Amino acid sequence: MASSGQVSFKLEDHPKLPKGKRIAVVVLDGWGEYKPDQYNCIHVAQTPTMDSLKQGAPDRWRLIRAHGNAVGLPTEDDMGNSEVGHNALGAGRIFAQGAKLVDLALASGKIYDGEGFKYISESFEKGTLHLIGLLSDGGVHSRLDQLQLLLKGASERGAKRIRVHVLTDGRDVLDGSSVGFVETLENDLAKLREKGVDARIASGGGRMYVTMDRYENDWDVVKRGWDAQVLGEAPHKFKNAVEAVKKLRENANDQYLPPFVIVDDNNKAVGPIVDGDAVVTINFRADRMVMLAKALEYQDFNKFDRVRVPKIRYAGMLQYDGELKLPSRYLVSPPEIDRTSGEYLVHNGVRTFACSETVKFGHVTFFWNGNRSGYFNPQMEEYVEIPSDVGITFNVQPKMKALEIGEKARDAILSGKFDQVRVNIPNGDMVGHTGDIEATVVACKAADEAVKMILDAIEQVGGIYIVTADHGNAEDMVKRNKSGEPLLDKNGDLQILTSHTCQPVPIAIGGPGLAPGVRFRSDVPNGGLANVAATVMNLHGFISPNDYETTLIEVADN
Ligand SMILES: O=C(O)[C@H](O)COP(=O)(O)O
Ligand SMILES: [Mn+2]
Ligand SMILES: [Mn+2]
Repeated sequence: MASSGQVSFKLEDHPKLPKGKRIAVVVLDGWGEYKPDQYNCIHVAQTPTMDSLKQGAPDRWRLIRAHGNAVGLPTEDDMGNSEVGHNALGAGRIFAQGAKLVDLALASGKIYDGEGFKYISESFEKGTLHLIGLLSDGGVHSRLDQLQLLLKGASERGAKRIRVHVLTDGRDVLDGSSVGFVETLENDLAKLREKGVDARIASGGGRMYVTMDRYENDWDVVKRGWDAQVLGEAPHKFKNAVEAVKKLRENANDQYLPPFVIVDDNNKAVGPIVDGDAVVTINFRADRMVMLAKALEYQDFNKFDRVRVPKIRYAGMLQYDGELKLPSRYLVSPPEIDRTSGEYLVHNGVRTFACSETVKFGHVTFFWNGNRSGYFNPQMEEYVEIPSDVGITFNVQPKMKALEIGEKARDAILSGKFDQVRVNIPNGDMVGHTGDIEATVVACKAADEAVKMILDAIEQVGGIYIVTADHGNAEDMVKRNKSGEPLLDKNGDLQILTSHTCQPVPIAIGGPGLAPGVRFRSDVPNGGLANVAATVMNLHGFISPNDYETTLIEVADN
């Protein structure tokens, strides 16, 4: 593809498939395939549209891999997630993802030789090193073992005063597990103190209520974090972080703990961020760190009153946005996800419409385009964001904006202005993360109704649809033992699984515009999300670039 440094975006014509079909690309977020029992909300819900697509197996419905190595994660035990899933769907290739790149940089020690670490380490002599991020072993946004290694590495390289600002999880890991993670961290910090490093937890809060908002849905979330982390102010003050989490859990779950600061005997916060300090946001995943990165890095910033803007040296674990180059300093280079299918298609005349509601909007745009914000060509693309509800947990509104997304997609398909109409339907995932089984059943039904609306529009215009998902979630809502039996906690209650899963996801193709003879190949049994881009390119009448993962479809002679 690349010739003398120049990339040619011209795609070759598909020998058998026509151009000019209107194509709906539907991504159901958090919609995996699993055995049909009472904890499989997709099975329990009425999902006639998705059920009917399944009847097309094996030629027009199959399963594809959406976790572990298939999406560039370190191990086969790593569940899929939206970032890596949409990256693979959009880029058509498997890139070693942030989790893996940070592992490698820590293992080789290269993380400490890079520009980013050198930059922050200039503050070690006089200032404090602050580490802010998600505290769990979920491996979706961050990992505890990486934080542990960084603490050790930074202290061995001169950091004398360290403050950790923890965000409790309960979303990528079991609710309640944050107590154990904070205890582990406290042990590590105690060991550092024995070695003469003044290392402490300084503040905390639940990830969904403090700091980790995304796509600018609710800046108050980031402000609550700023107040605790930077200003040292929070409604709850504790001497000890384990005690804080235990106490605050009496009224909230891990995801939603209110912000707290750790104070000394004089009731003074032990770790506000001040001039001369260094700050690292330890999450490798972008979407829920970009807002804080803006608050920390931008001089002109008007999303909330920062009150005090300390002069700091700030680095992200990774660079979170390749287009905005944000943050400008980072410890590990992000995957170079270039030449995504969106970029190719735009160069080849495919007019594209993408839509979701706020909480997933960046998934079908930013992640789809290789962690790049903005349009490739505004004349050829339109991205529509439907505002998400703010300040609620989605089990109270499980239908979310599914029907509005369906309507927008329908209108875009009928308008004739677009060749590709791409959506993310969030319900299975966002409601699945609340752990509320009943609400998740309602969510799955709503998602199915949105799919129907889109498929009906495709039917009307003689188009093609491709329906898939980015990873599992709603199809399994309980933690299980190795033989698949639900696990109970020490009180005899079911252990609810709020996280994603390692299950495969469905993919279906169809519609009146699908050429006769198009069917899923049987010789790509291990196909995964990265095989979808080439498939979509074929349906638009093109052959994918040579280095893309192979297409899932073939055209049988009739
Ligand atoms: O950020 C989140 O909400 C979860 O950690 C992962 O969910 P997602 O990968 O589906 O966004
Ligand atoms: Mn997702
Ligand atoms: Mn999710």
